[in-house]
Amino acid sequence: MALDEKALAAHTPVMQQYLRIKADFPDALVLFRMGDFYEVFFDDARRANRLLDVTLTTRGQSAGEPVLMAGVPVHALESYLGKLIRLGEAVAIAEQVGDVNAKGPVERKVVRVVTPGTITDTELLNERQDTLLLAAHNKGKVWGLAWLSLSTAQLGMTECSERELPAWLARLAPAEILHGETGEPSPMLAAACAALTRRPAWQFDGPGGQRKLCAQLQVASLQAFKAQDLSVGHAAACALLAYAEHTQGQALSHVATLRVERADELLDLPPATQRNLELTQTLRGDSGPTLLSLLDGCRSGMGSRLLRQWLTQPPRARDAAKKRHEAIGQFHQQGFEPLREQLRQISDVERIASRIALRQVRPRELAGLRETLLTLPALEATVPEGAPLLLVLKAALLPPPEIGQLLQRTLLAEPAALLRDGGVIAPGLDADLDELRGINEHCDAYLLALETRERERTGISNLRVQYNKVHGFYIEVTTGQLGRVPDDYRRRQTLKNAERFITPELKAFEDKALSAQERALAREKWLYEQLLDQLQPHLPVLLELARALAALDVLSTLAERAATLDWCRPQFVPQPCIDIEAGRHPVVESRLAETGGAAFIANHCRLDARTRMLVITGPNMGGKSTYMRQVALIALMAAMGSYVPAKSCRLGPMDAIHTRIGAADDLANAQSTFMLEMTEAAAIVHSATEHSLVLMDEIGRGTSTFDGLALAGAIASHLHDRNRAFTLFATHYFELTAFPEKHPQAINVHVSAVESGAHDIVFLHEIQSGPASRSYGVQVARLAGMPASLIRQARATLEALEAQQRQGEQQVDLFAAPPAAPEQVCEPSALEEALAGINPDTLTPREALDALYRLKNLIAEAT
Ligand SMILES: Nc1ncnc2c1ncn2[C@@H]1O[C@H](COP(=O)(O)OP(=O)(O)OP(=O)(O)O)[C@@H](O)[C@H]1O
Repeated sequence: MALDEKALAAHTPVMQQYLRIKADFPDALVLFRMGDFYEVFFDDARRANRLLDVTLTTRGQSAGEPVLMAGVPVHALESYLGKLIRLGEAVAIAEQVGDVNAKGPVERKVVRVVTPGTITDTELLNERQDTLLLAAHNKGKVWGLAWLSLSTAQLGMTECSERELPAWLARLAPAEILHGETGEPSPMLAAACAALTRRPAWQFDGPGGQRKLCAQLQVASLQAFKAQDLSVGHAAACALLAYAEHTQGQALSHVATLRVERADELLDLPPATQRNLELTQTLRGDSGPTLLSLLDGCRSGMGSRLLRQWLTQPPRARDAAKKRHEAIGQFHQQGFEPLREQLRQISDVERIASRIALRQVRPRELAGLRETLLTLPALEATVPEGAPLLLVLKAALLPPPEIGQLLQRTLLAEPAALLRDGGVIAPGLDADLDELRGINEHCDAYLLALETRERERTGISNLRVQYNKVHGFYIEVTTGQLGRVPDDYRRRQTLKNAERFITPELKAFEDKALSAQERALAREKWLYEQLLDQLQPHLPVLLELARALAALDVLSTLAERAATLDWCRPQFVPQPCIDIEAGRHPVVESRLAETGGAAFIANHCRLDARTRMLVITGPNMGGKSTYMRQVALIALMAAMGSYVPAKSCRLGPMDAIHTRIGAADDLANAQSTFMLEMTEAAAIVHSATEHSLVLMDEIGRGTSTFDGLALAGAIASHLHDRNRAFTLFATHYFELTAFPEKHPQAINVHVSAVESGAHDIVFLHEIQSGPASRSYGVQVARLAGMPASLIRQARATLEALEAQQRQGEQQVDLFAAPPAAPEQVCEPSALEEALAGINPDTLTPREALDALYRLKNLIAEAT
C-alpha cells in the first residue's frame, strides 16, 4: 500500500510507526505491542471489536482525529489468536524490538504473521489433523496445486483437471487457500471450507517456482522428485513458498522433500464419496461416528495424522497396501500391545522437529524429545521382525546417539516451561553460566569466605564484608584498624567510626553479582540458541524417525482394530472381481454393539467379469444403503492397507469409488435436490470405468415417478453397457427388477424382510438373490408411528392403485437402446451412392455383372 508521506507527517510518531507497519500488512489484523498490551487501531480496532468482542475506545488524537483503539492483554494472546484463526483471519504481530529507554517511540517490527494455514503453535494446532496451506493456480484446463504443512515439513504438489479439483480439495482439506485471481476466486475454491487469501498474480510464476523449489530442496533439477514437467504446479509452489516464508519471517530449513501426487495413481474418491461414506465426517458434519473415528485408536498425534492420509489418499497400485497387510499379519503373530504401550510415551517428534527448524520450540518440547529418544531402544525391541516394511521402519528408529546425548547434556531434567524464565540449561555445560548461577545461589557464602580470607590476610579481626543498595559491596574497617589496610584497598566511603573499601576482586564480584541473574538469563538464551543450531543438521533424521513412529503407530493400531473387531486380511487379484464373504459395515456394526442392539447380519457380495451389476430392491429400512456402503468401505479399507470386516475378501484392480446416495439440498450452491442428484450422476457416467465401483442409491426419486423411472433405467443401462463399472444399484422402482432380463451382466438381489402378523414387518437385513416380492412402505410408516386412520387410508389407496395398474399395464421397454439422435443425419456411403446410380432396367447382363463386381470391390475397400 502506498503511503501518503505528507498525510503521515501529521500523525504522532507512534501512529506514524503503526501506519507504516500496517501499510506492509494491509490484509492482516496488526497487533501492535504497547507494554503489556497488543493494541489495534482504526479499522482493525472495529474488526477486533466485532470478531473478539473487545471494547472499542479511543487513544488520544492523531492528525486531528481521535484514534480508535482496542486491545488485548499480552498474556491472553494465545486464546485471542486461536479465535481469530478459527474465524479465518490473518494476524501480524508487531513486537517491541528496540531499546525501551531510547529516545522516541521504541522500534517495532512484525516478527510473525499467523494465518489459518501457517500456524505452528502447539496450542493452536489440532493434534490429530494436519494444518495445510494450499496454493492453487489455473492455466487453461490445468490446475496446479502445491501444499505445505509447516508444522510437519510436508510439501506436496500435483496438477489436475478442473473435474478432479474438488476431489483434491476434499482429500487435502486445506485450512487456507492462496489464489491469484483478481476477480472472485473460482467457486470450486470458494466451496472448499478454507480461508481464501488473494496473492498478487505475479507471485504465481512457473519458472520462478521451479527455481524456488530447487533452492528449497537444494537440488539442481526437480527430476528426482518427478516434478520437472509440472509448470502450472511450479507456479502454485512459487506463491506457496513465498507466502510461507513471509509469514514465518525466515527460510523454511526443515522442508527438504517434495511429494508429487498424480491423480491417476490414487484411488479416486470424489467429494460425494468422501461425504456419503462418512469417512472423516458424518453427514451432519460431526467428527464421529465415522470410519476414521472407528479406526483411530492411534497413540500419537503423528499416527492419527498419517492414518487420515492413508484413508483419504489410498494409492491404486496395491504394493503399499500389501506390505501394510503383511506387517499387520506380523503384529498378529508377535503381538502389538507391547509396542502400543511404548508408543504412549512418545512425544510429537514431527512437530517438534519442525518447531526446531522454525526456532519456536519450547524447552519442555525438547525435553519430551529427549525422553522419546531415550525410550527408542526399548520401543525398537517391541517391533516384530519378519515383514519387509517393519524392517525398514525399525531401521529408522535408531538415530545417531549424539542427538539424545546433546539434549541430555544441555537441558535440565525438568526445564522451565518458557525460556524467558530461565532454569532451562543443565549445570556443568557452561562454566560461565555455572558461575553466574553460583553467584546468585552462593552470594552469602562467597561474602563470608571473602571476609574470612581478608581477616586472615590483613589481621583485622573485626573486618566485615557487606552490601547495601546504594553503595554496593564493600569491606568495612573500623578507624582504629586503618593502619593495617593493604595497598589494594580503594576507599569507597568514609563514616564516623569506620572506612569502607572495595578491592579489585570485590569489584569484579559486584559486577557479576549485580547483573548475575540478568546475565544468567541472557547466557541461557544464548546457549539455547546454540543448542538449536546444533540440532539443525539432525532435522532430516528426526523427521524420518517421526514418520517411522507414525507408520508403526498406524500399523499397530490397525492390527489392534482387526483383532478386536474380527477383521480379515484382504487378498488382491489381477482379474476384475469384488468377492466379499460375510462382509459387515464396520461403523454400523460397532454402533449396534455399543447400543446393545441386535447383532449385525453379515452379507456376501460377488461381482466379477460376468456379473457387474446388482439391482438391489427391498423395503425401506431393510439395509440397502448399509449394504452398498459396506462394500465400498471394505474396498477402501483394503486399498489403504487395513484388514477388512469380512470372513474373506478378494479384490481385483480398482480405480475409483463413485457414490450417488441420499439427497441433501445444496442450498449454499443454489442447487435443488434433483439438480444435485443429476449433477452427481452425470459426473459418474462420464468418469466411471470398468475398474470403478459405483453405488447408486434410489436414483430418480427426486422427480416425478415417470421421469425418475425413465432416468433410472437409462442410467442403469449406460452404466451396464458403456461404463461397464461394478455397480450396486438400489432402487424402489419395481419396474427395474426386469433390468437383468435384458442385461446379462446384471442380477437381482433383495434385502429380506418377513411379514409378521397381518400388517407388521420384521427386517432380516439379509441379501438374497432375486427381486423383492413387494415394498413395505406402508408397514414402515406404521412402525414410524403414523396414526392408524392414516395408515388405513394409505393401504386402501395402495390397493386401488395396484389394481388400476394391473388393468392398464402396458409394455414399455425401459431399457431399449437409445434411438438415433435426430440431428445426426447420416451421409450416404460410397456403396449407397453407387447403388443409387444404377438403373437395372437399362443394364445388359454383362453390365449387370460388372456392376456387381464394382459394388463388391467398394465393400472390400470400406472394410
Ligand atoms: N446387515 C444389517 N444387520 C443389522 N442391522 C442392519 C443391517 N443393515 C441395516 N441395518 C439396520 O437398519 C437400518 C436401516 O438400514 P438402511 O438405511 O441401510 O436401510 P435402507 O434399505 O437403505 O432404507 P431406505 O430405503 O429407507 O434408505 C440401519 O440403520 C441399521 O441399524
